[in-house]
Amino acid sequence: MKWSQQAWERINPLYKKIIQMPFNQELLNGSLPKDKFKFYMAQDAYYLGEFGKALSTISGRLSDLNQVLAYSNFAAGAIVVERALHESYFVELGLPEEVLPSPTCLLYTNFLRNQAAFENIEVAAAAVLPCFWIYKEVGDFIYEHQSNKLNPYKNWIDTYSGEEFAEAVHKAIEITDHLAASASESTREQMYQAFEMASRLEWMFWDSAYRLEKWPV
Ligand SMILES: Cc1ncc(C[n+]2csc(CCO)c2C)c(N)n1
Repeated sequence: MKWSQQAWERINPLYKKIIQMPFNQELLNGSLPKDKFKFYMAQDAYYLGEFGKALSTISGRLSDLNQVLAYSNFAAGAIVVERALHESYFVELGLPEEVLPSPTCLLYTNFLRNQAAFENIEVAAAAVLPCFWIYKEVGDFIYEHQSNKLNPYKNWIDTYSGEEFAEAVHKAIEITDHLAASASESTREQMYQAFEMASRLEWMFWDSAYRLEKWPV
């Protein structure tokens, strides 16, 4: 069995919880309060910048030039393409330029940058994979189950259920499987753990937006 199939099996219960989260259910039916979406968008702007840097780090650590190019394109995608989506919502929602990252956002982005810089490259690739894969699954789920055609979050939904995004996700899974195929058993286990930790942090990211998470001091 491919590493990715086994990895998804391990996080499937977590994924099931993610699609049931009030944030995603309310995004799906369009009833998500604007302040929660606004909080999410502002935090996601910070997340995307850091995620782009983590992908660039991974790109520079890979050996195969096709893989270097792929992660470099993912990094550009995170920063350029997704920012366009953010900018449209930023004007509409009136979001500030600079945002203090929430505790969860800082935890997640620091985890990713740490894995990208200091772990085995196979583990680093596994750590960034849930960001692609879970969004693809959540995007498809929401797209298939939506009923409200006038959903104010339509732009967001279309981004993650589109064909172009599906191709990027497919490529990220393929490269990670390729890296796993020549990794030792203990590295493969570490890859599962990084994949699972990042998935847990994805859950926490949505939860923190729904709770409008604050710093205690
Ligand atoms: C918390 C959080 N996690 C994942 C994504 C999705 N995402 C961000 S960048 C990227 C790759 C694009 O090249 C993807 C799929 C998000 N927006 N916010």
